[in-house]
Amino acid sequence: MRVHVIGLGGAGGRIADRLAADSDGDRFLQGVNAFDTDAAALDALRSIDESRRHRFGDAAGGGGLDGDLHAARRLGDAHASELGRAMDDQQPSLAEAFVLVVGLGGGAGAGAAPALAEELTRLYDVPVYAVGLLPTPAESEPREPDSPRASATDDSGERPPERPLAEKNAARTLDALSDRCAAVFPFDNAEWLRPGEGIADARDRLNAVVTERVAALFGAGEADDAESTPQQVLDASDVARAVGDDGEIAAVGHATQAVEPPESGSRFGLGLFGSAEPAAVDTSEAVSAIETTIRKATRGKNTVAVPEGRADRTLLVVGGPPAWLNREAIADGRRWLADETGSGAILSGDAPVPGGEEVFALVVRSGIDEPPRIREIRESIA
Ligand SMILES: Nc1nc2c(ncn2[C@@H]2O[C@H](COP(=O)(O)OP(=O)(O)OP(=O)(O)O)[C@@H](O)[C@H]2O)c(=O)[nH]1
Repeated sequence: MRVHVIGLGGAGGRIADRLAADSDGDRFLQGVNAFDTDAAALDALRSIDESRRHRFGDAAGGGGLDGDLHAARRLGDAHASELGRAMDDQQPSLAEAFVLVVGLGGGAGAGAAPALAEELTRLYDVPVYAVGLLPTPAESEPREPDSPRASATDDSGERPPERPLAEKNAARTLDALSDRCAAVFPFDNAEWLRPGEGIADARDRLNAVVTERVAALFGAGEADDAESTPQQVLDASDVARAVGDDGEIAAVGHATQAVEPPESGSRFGLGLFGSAEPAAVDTSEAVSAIETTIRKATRGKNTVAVPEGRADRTLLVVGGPPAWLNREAIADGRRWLADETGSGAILSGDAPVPGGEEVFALVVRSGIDEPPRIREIRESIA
């Protein structure tokens, strides 16, 4: 599907920038913008064209809002239509969905996201999805002045902001986005940190995970040539059916397994160099690669924990070199997934990647029980 991605605030901007940097991005990015009150954060982006970065809210004086969600909401409300207009040169009316990426614990991004979601919903008839980065529990803890986290610096040499209100901001922003977006995809930063690490130390790694999953989900049905046209095309309406339109939370699992590229010839010697015929692949190897990646995507670490693995609706995408996409193995995987999740509805598609060197599986679950970290965050304002 073709999506317009909008990164809001520092974290959102960095992730949108990473998506724009990915050469594969052109396939599914109808548009990409970064919006922030903080001029320095926008300047630090590398891949989003300067004309697509927009600083809003002069009242913030060109800086961040230090987690002041109240002020940020006011700015968001005042500037939502300005932000909508800043997207116009990328033909947003052609997008099949909008994806807002935002750190839920901050000020600028979290404040603007609900107003922008509302504005886009008013203007266009396609879903607005939110990818929301959850604050870590450590962010909201008071810090000792000489603690290592308090003295750590980020890439710009600045101390990461203390965010005593991070959980409360996140709770309020989650509620606001659930009311205004078709679905919310939380990313639980804490789950992906190594012991002793803070977000500032790990953000490149975290952002690579978010970017890979966003690209795998929204890029799945898009092919740039006939050879990569999926047999079972996943389109925007399949994603919409899988994640619903009530602002529910969805979790994204993803796994890859390296495989022999067909160009180098299969073990049966059928993958002749330069031949237009797809290379043959050992069936049992293909079946095993597909089964393993589906299991890992389901039972491995998801963007947010899925209690008991259960979901009302599940979406499965299996991708890789066409010769590796064994139909029967995908059908078996689908049946296994129905059992594993108890989902009444399993939607699936494939994503051929000619010349690719890995098989991947993407599993999106929606209609899940409340993940423990989301409950903790919601309870911070209860
Ligand atoms: N995954 C990830 N999370 C981040 C990153 N940077 C910050 N976060 C998280 O996102 C939250 C918001 O941080 P920012 O995006 O910097 O905040 P902002 O929207 O610019 O808001 P203000 O700085 O308060 O104006 C933080 O509390 C962290 O939980 C990042 O690069 N990657």
